[in-house]
Amino acid sequence: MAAKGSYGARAELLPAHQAPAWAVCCPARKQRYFSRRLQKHFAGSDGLHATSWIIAASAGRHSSVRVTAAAAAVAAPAPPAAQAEEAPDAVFPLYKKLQNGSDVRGIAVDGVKDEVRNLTPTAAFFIGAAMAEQLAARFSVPTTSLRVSVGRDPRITGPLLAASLAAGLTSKGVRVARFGLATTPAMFMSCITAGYEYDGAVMITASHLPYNRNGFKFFTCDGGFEKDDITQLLKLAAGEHAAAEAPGLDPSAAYQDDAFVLSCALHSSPALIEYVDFMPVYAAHLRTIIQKGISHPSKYERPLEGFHVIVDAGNGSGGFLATDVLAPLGADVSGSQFLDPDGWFPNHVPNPEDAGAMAAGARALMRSKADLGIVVDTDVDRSAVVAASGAPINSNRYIALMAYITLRKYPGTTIVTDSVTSNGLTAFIEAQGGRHFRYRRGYKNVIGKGVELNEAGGNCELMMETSGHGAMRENYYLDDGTYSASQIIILMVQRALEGRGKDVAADLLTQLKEPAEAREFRLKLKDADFQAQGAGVLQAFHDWVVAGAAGAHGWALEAENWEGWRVSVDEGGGRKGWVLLRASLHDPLLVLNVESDIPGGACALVQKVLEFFEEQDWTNTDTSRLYDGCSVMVRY
Ligand SMILES: O=P(O)(O)OC[C@H]1O[C@H](O)[C@H](O)[C@@H](O)[C@@H]1O
Repeated sequence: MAAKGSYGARAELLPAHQAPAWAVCCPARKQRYFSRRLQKHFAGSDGLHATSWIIAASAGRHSSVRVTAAAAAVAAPAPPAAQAEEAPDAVFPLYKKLQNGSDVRGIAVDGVKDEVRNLTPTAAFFIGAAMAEQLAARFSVPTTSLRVSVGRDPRITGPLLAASLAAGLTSKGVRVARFGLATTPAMFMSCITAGYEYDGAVMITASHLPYNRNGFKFFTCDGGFEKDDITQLLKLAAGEHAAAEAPGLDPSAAYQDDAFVLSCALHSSPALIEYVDFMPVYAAHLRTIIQKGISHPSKYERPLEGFHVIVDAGNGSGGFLATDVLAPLGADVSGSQFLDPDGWFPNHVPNPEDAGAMAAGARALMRSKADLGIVVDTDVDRSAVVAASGAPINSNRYIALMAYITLRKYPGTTIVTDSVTSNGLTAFIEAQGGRHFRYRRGYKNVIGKGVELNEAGGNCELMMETSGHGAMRENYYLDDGTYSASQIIILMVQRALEGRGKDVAADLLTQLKEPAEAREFRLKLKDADFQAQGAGVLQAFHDWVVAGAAGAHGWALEAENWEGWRVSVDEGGGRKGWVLLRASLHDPLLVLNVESDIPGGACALVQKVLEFFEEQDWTNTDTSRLYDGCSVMVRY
């Protein structure tokens, strides 16, 4: 069977009678290397289970290797017996390192200096096997009754990791639907869309991170996996790995050895894998949302006729938004850019938080004189927009626009955001009759708080982070960049129908007071126990502020602090602003955000914070960025 994955991802499953024992298509040197590896590992087994294996491992851009191994169908040998009890400890640290909060993340290909591959096909295989066990336990069903969907962004390591993960799942008898190129929100939707309803879904992505990284996001119909689920999953994966280990083989060597995963794949069943074109189903779902939202009196089917909307997909998975959602609704999408998936991300960082990405989107919009621009991240769980004027609308501005839309639909509702949102945003939300709950950084935290408020009988319809992750209660609490962008499109058309022109932000955002300056500094913590070090610095910062911030006037801890310490500053004469010092969610860093209402004020605030560091003599905290970022200190 040859099957085509969605959006051009092509893979082949060859039935045994059509295939040689294995076939290799790659440069001669690599061919010999893999043939030795394959022979070594296939030799000695009493036969080869019908299996297909596609490897798109790459040693570099121009020497990518594609291997297809299709073997004769005979009974699969039984999985190797479990090893000694203590075996998982040998590999668990390798798996544990892959945890990144509620995701799995790692370096998936060598080639970048000092970045050694740690998310290997072997790890993907056992994570797949572990996911099968975890879902089976969660739903109290045998693994053989499970169905799991697997999608990926265009990263160069995506096909290999998808094949490995699918092999791990099928080794437990799970039926796997491979979607090829997909988006993170689409993967969740595949768990709840009628006719699909997968028990679990995995998105292979590392969001906006560089080409050498990759990772997994996991979903069930209940939403994304939580941090504890990932910890448990990785423990299970280490256990599966240890149980499959050949006696005498160094487990950590096997972790890095792609041939080892090939031998493990002998226990998988490719017949359980099918290729499913789900993205068109998801695109149709988005079209319906826009059609219903606009409810155009005369052009229900094609409500975007007469509108020009450009999409900048940054060569990630989001190109379908222009071609499969907006164009069929009648929009002119000419001038859209970087719609073609390219796992090297050659044009700009696909990240709506990034000024360069927003500037690229704004340039494309101005060039084509479009009415609206949409910028999405690689896996499309985040977005931002560009107004017809060319003004980038991300971060606080995007939250403000989404808050405006939400409060029109749900008057008085609460809007949960992350901790670095501006004071102007609070004033904007309150002026629209809403309540602003400024919580912690981290989209999971933000969405989780909204869910918690609602479960306690509260009223929270929108949860949104400055990073561009935004979720609405009405949309399964799912952070979906295309859903947020769809809400903006609906607003644009509605306003145009009301005779207010096509610039969605023209008069709305004038009510959002913006700071004169906003800066972020990331300060490295050098202690081995950086968490304890960070906690110590934060406690000292708290005490310093409470004790009067070394004579500073008008520095006061904010009433509600959910992470680190946010200090409001009002030194008189309009010298207002705020300072937030907090620990990074994932990295050994402290993050300092400052905002000032007057030009030059950010530097003055940073200088004051530097005084704190100098007084405390925190030599192991790298404050050099504070000096670099503020070379001319202004005292006011
Ligand atoms: O704490 P930081 O290092 O600033 O990172 C925080 C950010 O990490 C990731 O990118 C998450 O997706 C964001 O939701 C989160 O806000």
